[in-house]
Amino acid sequence: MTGTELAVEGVTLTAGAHRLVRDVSLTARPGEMIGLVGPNGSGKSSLLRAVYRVLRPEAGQVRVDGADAWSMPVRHLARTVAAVVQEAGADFDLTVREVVAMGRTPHKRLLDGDTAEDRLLIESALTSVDAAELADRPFDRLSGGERQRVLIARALAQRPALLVLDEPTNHLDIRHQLDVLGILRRMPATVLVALHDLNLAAHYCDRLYVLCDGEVVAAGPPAEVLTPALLNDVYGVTAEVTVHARTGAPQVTFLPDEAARPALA
Ligand SMILES: Nc1ncnc2c1ncn2[C@@H]1O[C@H](COP(=O)(O)OP(=O)(O)OP(=O)(O)O)[C@@H](O)[C@H]1O
Repeated sequence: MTGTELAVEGVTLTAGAHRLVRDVSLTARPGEMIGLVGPNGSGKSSLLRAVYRVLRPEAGQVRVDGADAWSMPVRHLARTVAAVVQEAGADFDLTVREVVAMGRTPHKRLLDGDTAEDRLLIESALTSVDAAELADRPFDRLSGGERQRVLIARALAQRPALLVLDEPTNHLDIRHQLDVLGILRRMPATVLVALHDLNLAAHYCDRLYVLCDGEVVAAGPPAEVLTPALLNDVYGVTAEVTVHARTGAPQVTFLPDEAARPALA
């Protein structure tokens, strides 16, 4: 499987009288890694929730390989799309291995046990996020970063064609951030990921969509999108953008506000 095509078409999302996202369109071709960036409250999580079918669009459509994600059978969607989200609670009374095994559920019938292939996928997912040694530990006693890695392993074990992640590097130390983004990059799946770290987004994503106040204000390859002018408009910060000598990716350096800079001697 090389991933599925995702098309978000003119999606508007509301919660009561509050408009979360307005007329957003986004595409991801099979195998692409798409980054969703933007300030706090700009609508990233809301948009992801519409894609993994938690928040029904007020207008517009979410299409997965051409089919309306909101009309397809739940089981079909669960086999196709995996999500790693912020609100995943820690109240599982399960071991780490059992949590990761939940990723296999959409591929089985009720009461089916784990097959040899399931076990292989579970162990390999645990190993890939450096969590093999945690396998027998209770999930609810893990640290924030360990828990995050296990939830990513659960999504990997699911073998989705489309993987949707909300800030997957939250709580992770830099080694594990790079490992996880590297795994996502190499996965034979389409990946839609909300990230706050613009330099990581620039290094790992094929294209970025920038959300601001619930609307897409820029989209394209990182080098086209991450300009000082855009960063100033959207985040209200002063930044320099250079091309990294080794990776060729844009590299953003944020400058402290004038008042906060140490006085020059
Ligand atoms: N159920 C809700 N009812 C009312 N407002 C909501 C609801 N859910 C989200 N919002 C508001 O909608 C806006 C978008 O929220 P969302 O969580 O999608 O932003 P985000 O870009 O993911 O933010 P962050 O970077 O802080 O995670 C915010 O202003 C938020 O307060």
